[in-house]
Amino acid sequence: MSFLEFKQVSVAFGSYVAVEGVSLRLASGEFVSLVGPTGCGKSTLLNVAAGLLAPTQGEVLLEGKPLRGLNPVAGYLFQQDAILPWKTALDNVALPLVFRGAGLKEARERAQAWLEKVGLGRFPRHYPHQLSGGMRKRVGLAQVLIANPRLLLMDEPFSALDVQTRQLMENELLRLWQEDRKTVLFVTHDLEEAIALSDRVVVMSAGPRSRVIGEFPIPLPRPRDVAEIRLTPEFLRLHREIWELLRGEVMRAHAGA
Ligand SMILES: Nc1ncnc2c1ncn2[C@@H]1O[C@H](COP(=O)(O)OP(=O)(O)OP(=O)(O)O)[C@@H](O)[C@H]1O
Repeated sequence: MSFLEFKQVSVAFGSYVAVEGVSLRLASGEFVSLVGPTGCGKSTLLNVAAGLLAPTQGEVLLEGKPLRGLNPVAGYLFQQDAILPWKTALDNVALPLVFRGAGLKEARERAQAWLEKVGLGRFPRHYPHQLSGGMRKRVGLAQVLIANPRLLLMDEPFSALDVQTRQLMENELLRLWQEDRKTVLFVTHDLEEAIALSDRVVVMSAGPRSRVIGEFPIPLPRPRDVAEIRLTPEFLRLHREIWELLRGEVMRAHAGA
């Protein structure tokens, strides 16, 4: 049984059909990336998986059972920071535990441990505006992971970062993921990022009526260093193969824009 399954999912906004008949299965512990041209419905599918948006047709199954309402096992990391500017790094990370009724002292102790895990152990009392973009991303990651979600939904989480910081964060994510292998659905525009991180890359067609047009297993060895793996012949071969399919869709999206 799949951990998460999209079964013939279609989503329409009024008369605009964004995605149509998308079927996709994620095994438990699998890291899957969704790539596709702008506007093809990647975020829409993440919202459906999170239970924030109900499909117009089809359904999402979580461990074989239809998902109704919010997905109880999902953690969501967006492109924009979701951390609160008026709370310290420590209290931002502690927040999900406090919401669940943990005592402040225990929540802060566990938040401090998570700050250390993401390399921010020395910055508990810093406010978001006193942190760099990469550091804020780490706070956001710790805030999502502290709740121990079994499914991680990530929507271009690193796209606002500079290239070096981005690669550091990608490696950081892989390191944390290797610890307990949560199931990950990762949305990105960037095919290189998708290949470097994933077990499988799923390609969507240009919208409207976007669908899955290709699935590529990524048999690159782990643990990976995202900067180094990009230089290997196997990576370049996969990139060429997937880009051949994606390129046409990107062109179609531009032509339609
Ligand atoms: N709430 C909404 N109401 C109307 N149209 C919407 C809504 N949300 C998304 N859309 C449309 O559905 C399509 C898919 O949007 P979505 O954000 O899922 O695409 P995406 O692949 O994530 O895009 P990008 O890569 O640019 O972030 C787009 O044409 C978008 O304009």
